[in-house]
Amino acid sequence: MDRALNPNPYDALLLLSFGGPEGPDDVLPFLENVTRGRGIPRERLTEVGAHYHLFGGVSPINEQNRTLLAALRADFAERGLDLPVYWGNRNWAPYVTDTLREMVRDGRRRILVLATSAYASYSGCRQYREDLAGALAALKREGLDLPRVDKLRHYFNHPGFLETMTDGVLAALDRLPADVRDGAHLAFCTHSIPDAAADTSGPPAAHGAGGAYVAQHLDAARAVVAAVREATGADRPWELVYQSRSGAPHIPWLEPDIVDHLKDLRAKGAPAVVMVPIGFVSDHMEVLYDLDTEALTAADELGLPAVRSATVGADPRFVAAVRDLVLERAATERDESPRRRALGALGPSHDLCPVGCCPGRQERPAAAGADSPYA
Ligand SMILES: CC1=C(CCC(=O)O)c2cc3nc(cc4[nH]c(cc5[nH]c(cc1n2)c(C)c5CCC(=O)O)c(CCC(=O)O)c4C)C(CCC(=O)O)=C3C
Ligand SMILES: [Fe+2]
Repeated sequence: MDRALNPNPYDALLLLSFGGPEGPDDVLPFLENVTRGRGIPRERLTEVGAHYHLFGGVSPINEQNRTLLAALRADFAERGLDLPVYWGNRNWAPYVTDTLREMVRDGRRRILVLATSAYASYSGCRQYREDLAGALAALKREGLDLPRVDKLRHYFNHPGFLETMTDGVLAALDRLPADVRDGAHLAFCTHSIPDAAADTSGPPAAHGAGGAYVAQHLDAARAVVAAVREATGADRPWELVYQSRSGAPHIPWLEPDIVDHLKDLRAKGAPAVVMVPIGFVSDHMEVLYDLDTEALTAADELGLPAVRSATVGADPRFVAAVRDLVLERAATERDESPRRRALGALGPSHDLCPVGCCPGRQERPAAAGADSPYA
């Protein structure tokens, strides 16, 4: 086998995602899964349920993951990378425990995990590691022989992720009227999280206020801004803004909110804006509702020309980035020193989350990190 396409010691890749409802009857049970024990006010649940019902009770996230799964399998097959790919979710079928059971029954012993979040945070990293630990605990109770599970490093700064985002921004700029294009602002959008969760995101004390979550988003945004400047010759103002806030109003979450930012841009006389969903990897409900419905409507009412650029989805360059990350990690596990590709100033992220990385409100077992109770 071509040495460059050697997946050893891994024998499977697991695509691990959020999951979403696939019909009106799924919406409430899905939201109950998401919010169990998380102190989300009831009104917020009704409000978010309505977002899903606006789209027939179907979140696009599962279909997008099926597409990504198919694209990864096709890419691996075409390149001669012999690594089966599976898919499991936190909040909806196929649940990660069921997928992991199937993997063990198929004889998989060394599993590498790709989570559909590119950044450090409790929700985007440790919570997925807790999902894996929960699944392993369940399989152990069933008497199964546990596989070893590792998680890929954060990929927000992988060139295949950032170059795809950049091309999306350039395409979005082309959709703006020519007379406002050069002056268009860039609003990099990501999920708001509680300030306290941001401050403690990533390795303990490795970053200042905002933690790794904000630092990584700023690094990614700066890389895209630089590439867009390079391509268009125009220096344009930009900002990192937040969306999809939930939780009690008295608890501080990352700001400014995208809609407030749009009002601010209008007041400042900005000619146009491109909303860049840098925090997300596919056009799921947080993008379709919070940006394409709520924020674009707000921009329209303000008379501010606005477009939303693409997420990476199953773009071939993102799929190739995943392949690169898999081969990189496999080589690292074989004690080789592979090239670790990254743009921006932060450099490639750690392979193994250290103890205390992205803590949750309660301490729970988490797999695939230095504090994993599993091998
Ligand atoms: C950082 C982050 C990401 C990005 C990283 C990643 O992608 O993982 C993300 C993604 C997503 N969030 C999603 C949906 C929801 N998130 C909620 C609630 C929350 N998200 C949070 C954070 C994040 N969330 C937080 C701190 C909460 C508060 C409750 C808690 O502390 O857990 C709620 C409850 C209702 C509400 O309050 O909005 C829903 C329904 C969907 C699925 C969309 C679809 O169905 O297409 C996706 C991809
Ligand atoms: Fe969320």
